[in-house]
Amino acid sequence: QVILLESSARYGGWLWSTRRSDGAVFEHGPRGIRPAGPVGWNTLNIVADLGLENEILPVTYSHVASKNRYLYVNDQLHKMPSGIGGVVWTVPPFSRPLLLSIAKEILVKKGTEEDESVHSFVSRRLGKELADIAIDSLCRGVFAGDSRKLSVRSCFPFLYNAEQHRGSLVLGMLLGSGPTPNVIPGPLAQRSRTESWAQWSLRRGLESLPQAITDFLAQSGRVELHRDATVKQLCLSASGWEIHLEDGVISADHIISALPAKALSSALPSSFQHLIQQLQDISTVTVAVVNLEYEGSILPVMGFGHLVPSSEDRGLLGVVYDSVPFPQHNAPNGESTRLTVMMGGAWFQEVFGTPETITEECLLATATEAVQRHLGVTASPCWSRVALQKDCIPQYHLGHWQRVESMRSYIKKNLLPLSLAGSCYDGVSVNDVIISGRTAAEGLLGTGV
Ligand SMILES: Cc1cc2nc3c(=O)[nH]c(=O)nc-3n(C[C@H](O)[C@H](O)[C@H](O)COP(=O)(O)OP(=O)(O)OC[C@H]3O[C@@H](n4cnc5c(N)ncnc54)[C@H](O)[C@@H]3O)c2cc1C
Ligand SMILES: C=Cc1c2[nH]c(c1C)Cc1[nH]c(c(CCC(=O)O)c1C)Cc1[nH]c(c(C)c1CCC(=O)O)Cc1[nH]c(c(C)c1C=C)C2
Repeated sequence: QVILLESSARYGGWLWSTRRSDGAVFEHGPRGIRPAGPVGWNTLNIVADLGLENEILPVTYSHVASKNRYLYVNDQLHKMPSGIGGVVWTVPPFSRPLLLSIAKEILVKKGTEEDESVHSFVSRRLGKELADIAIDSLCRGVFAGDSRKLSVRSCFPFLYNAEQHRGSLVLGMLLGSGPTPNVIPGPLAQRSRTESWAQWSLRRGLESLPQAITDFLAQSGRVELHRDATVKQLCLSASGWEIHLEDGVISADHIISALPAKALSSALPSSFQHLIQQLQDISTVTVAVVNLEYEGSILPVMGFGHLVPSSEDRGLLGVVYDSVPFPQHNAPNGESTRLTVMMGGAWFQEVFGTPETITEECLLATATEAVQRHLGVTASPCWSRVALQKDCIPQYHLGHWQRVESMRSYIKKNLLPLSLAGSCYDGVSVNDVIISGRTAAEGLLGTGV
């Protein structure tokens, strides 16, 4: 018997889509999922099992949204280098061809530290300019985080493993560098490969995925689903756990916790001090997500969007040009442009103060001013929505791998009937959190593919 407990009134967590009555879709959390690799295939296998194939909106590698990503540096948009030309020639804002950094990388000695910040790792292997501009921006565009604090070993394990196993990122990319989960691509995942998908969404927004999962589970009758059911306190008993909710107690042999680490830490018995402390040490950042809609086609460039390095503007992380990869989410009547401005992250407090005191008006004004300055859009948006996503992305700071290893070995040593899943441990993407749940369930059942 499986019981699912969710504290809020809806399932899906950060997968959160607004469907306007005229058919337009706006994402307040993730907007694109990568199909590639075993973790990507695993999600597509689930999508197919749920019968959502016809809802898929694929974006291929040849699409303009896959080819063009921009950086906003020195008050200008610069297309990120791509293709052979982008590697061989000097492409601003960089002062020398990437090929030089790549060629030298093969000769750089292997690092000796057990972990290193993403910024320090890339500075050492590829040079400071790439770390300051490209990697600083990348960490903002995935973790909303600071590359000088984030761990390369936990945030980009393939880079860390490439250096460890092959002595070089270039060789690691050419030769492969480490084990991957064993997942067999089903027909939909195979189609994504044949058709070269770079990312995908769903016609009614990504929230349709958790909605389809919960509908399927409810119909199967094999899982009890509870909304508005906050886990308040966990007590270990002779036969397993007693889970205390606001209005009752549930018994369980085993808990797979996909709660944010801090929520789990405050529910655990105080005798598990080691575990509580490690969970509390996993910090999170807040991101202000501002969806904007403009009448007509107003973008000066076409692409996925642009990122802003922290040296240019600490609080403004980037802008996604949603209507370019997913025009199907536009309202069917009349041409419009949908953008999402993301702000704050690791710099939220410094730039905006506490999330409790900042107003939606201030965030909306900051977002529309950025669109005006970066993209030259002088028109006002015809529709907007501000979502303050508190503590939405965990930060895998230096030593994160040790923290996770130590928690799992504490659980094992003390024979605790507990598994850790979700974005706080082994990866923050939608694919990562889905596979983390699967791994936990398979560990419990003693199965595994
Ligand atoms: C703005 C933004 C953009 C993103 N973009 C992308 C993207 O483009 N692609 C991508 O792959 N990923 C993206 N991500 C990352 C990805 O969406 C998340 O990391 C992932 O959805 C987290 O899933 P989760 O289930 O681990 O956590 P959550 O979604 O946080 O789910 C945890 C659930 O636990 C519930 N809960 C909390 N406390 C309790 C309690 N005490 N009792 C019971 N329930 C509780 C919460 O209500 C919530 O529903 C983005 C994230 C954000 C915030
Ligand atoms: C500007 C802030 C953010 C943007 N997206 C996110 C933030 C914080 C969150 C996010 N984006 C991606 C992931 C999943 C990573 C994965 O492993 O699949 C998450 C959690 C996808 C992503 N977005 C960008 C990159 C380079 C990636 C990695 C995968 C891929 O290459 O597609 C770049 C990017 N993100 C944002 C913008 C404006 C942008 C670049 C133009 C928004």
